[in-house]
Amino acid sequence: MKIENRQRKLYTNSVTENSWSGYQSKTMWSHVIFEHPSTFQTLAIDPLKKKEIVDDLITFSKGKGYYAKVGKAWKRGYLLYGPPGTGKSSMVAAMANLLDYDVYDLELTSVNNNNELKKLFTEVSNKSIIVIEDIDCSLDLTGQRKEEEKKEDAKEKNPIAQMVKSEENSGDNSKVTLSGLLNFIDGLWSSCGEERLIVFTTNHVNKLDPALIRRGRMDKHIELSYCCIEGFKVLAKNYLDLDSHPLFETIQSLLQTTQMTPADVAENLTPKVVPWDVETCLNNLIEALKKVKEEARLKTEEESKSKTYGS
Ligand SMILES: Nc1ncnc2c1ncn2[C@@H]1O[C@H](COP(=O)(O)OP(=O)(O)OP(=O)(O)O)[C@@H](O)[C@H]1O
Repeated sequence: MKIENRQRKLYTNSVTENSWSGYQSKTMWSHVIFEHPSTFQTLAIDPLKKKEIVDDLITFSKGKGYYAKVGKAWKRGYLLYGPPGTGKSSMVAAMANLLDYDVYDLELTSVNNNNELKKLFTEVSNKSIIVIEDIDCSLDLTGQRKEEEKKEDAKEKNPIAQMVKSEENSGDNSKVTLSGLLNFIDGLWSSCGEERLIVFTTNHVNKLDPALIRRGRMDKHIELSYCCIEGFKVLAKNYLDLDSHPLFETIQSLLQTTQMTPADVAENLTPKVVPWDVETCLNNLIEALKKVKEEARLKTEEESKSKTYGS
């Protein structure tokens, strides 16, 4: 795919204080030049999954006519989930590099209320990716929904008391709410601008409110997981410029029985002394994998012991 050589930008939402005028003026987004080196080539994930994602992104970016024909806003939501260090942030950078889009890193905890969120969304340019990282930590989204459900229940049981309570709380518009976020994704965001991706990342997909990640909002759910042999081969090429080695077989059998993230595999492969040689780096990884495997075995043993004594 042809990429124009323009300078892309990484935007973050921050509040700047204009102390000169004595007033606080708020700049919604500030930016730096986006220069993350991650690409789909350097991403250590299953090659079939990689191809599927790249095809999906390219189809999206060429889909102007298609989206117009089916009457859908030209936008797409991605949910990236998996343990820390499996490449969620790296994948967002790879997406931006593939499509030549700007990145808007939306820090929800810095957004004071739904109005501010609305302004932020309307200031986003076309050909961009809005990212909300660690969405489960950004806001107590599920908690808010449960809270609302509890209120509904209470309202049914004691409508008068609840009316008084909601009057008391009516001035509280100081938070971004789940419904606020959903409204912007479905409503306002859809109706203005085009060619935009929204990406949520999370380490805890089960904690998310199903309403937030249903298809149509988050169209494509992508699980990033522990390092597989194919992922390891990508890292060996990136870090050691190595296509094959007799030690790959040992590493393959250890990876099949051990959970190690690509971040940890990469760290263990990284040369630690100069001059370095590939054997030492691969052996460092093998030792680390054996250690993790042994720790996991001991943990399982402990757990089964405590179950036996507990019962
Ligand atoms: N799948 C991967 N392919 C290539 N490198 C990876 C991969 N996963 C992790 N890494 C390496 O580990 C570092 C951390 O990865 P990254 O921040 O993308 O993980 P993450 O899943 O977003 O983690 P967190 O949930 O903690 O934010 C990256 O800078 C990269 O060097």
